[in-house]
Amino acid sequence: ARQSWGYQDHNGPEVWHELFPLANGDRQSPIAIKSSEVKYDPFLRPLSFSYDLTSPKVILNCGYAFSIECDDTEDRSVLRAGPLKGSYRLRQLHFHWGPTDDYGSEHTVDGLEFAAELHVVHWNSEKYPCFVDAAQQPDGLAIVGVLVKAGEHNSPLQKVINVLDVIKTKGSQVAFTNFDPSSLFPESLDYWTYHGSLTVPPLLESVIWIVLRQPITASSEQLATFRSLLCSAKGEPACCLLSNCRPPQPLRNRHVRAFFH
Ligand SMILES: COc1ccc(C[C@H]2SC(=S)NC2=O)c(OC)c1
Ligand SMILES: [Zn+2]
Repeated sequence: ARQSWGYQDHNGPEVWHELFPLANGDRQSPIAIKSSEVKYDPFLRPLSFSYDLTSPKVILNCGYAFSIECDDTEDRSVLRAGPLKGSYRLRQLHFHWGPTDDYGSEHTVDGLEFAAELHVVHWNSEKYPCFVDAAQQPDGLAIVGVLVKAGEHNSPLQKVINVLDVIKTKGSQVAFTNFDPSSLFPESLDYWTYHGSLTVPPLLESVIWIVLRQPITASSEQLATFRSLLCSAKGEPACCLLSNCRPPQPLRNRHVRAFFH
């Protein structure tokens, strides 16, 4: 089948609107966060999450990223409070990165680009019966975004990196469990929040974004391992997944709120 979308010139973010008109929507993600324009909101609550180690089940190479898919058939791993009403069930986590350590995050902060960005995807299991339904609703998804800076080695991340050589090609997957996604969170849970979208097609405008202010680190070697994944399937000419980050999108009529002063 014709390659639908990707991150190269012929199928990348600049042309996604041809297949996915929502790309030009008015609540697209990521955005460039400008700390001078965010508004402290005293009604925002601290984030509350409780993740069960056994929720993660498999890690897979989906061709445009790798993701850790979780068992979301019951409310075992949930995110609550923060800007959210009700409880959001953990579905999957994945990363976005760039061709060098100089950029690769999707959200930027005061013009600063980071080397990568972790997305922890949850869906509103109180209001909607399943993930796919929730993904169609304006309050259906909640994604925690964690900025990744090139620096110190990240040992919880190493557990993920160690299996990437087994899922090198698009479509491959391997069992991956006994993992706590919050082991990848920074010490501070200060966050910004705004209403946005998935940053990959279908770019659905169903995400309450929660971007943590404090970045985590990963070593250059760890970041390089992300780029060694292939976006080609087994038996196809090898092509490395060097970058899978979408640039910031227009803020339009949106405000970013801060949980912190
Ligand atoms: C149909 O609803 C969804 C929801 C979430 C994802 C995961 C996305 S969300 C993001 S940011 N990066 C990803 O890979 C989907 O993937 C196509 C599709
Ligand atoms: Zn993402």
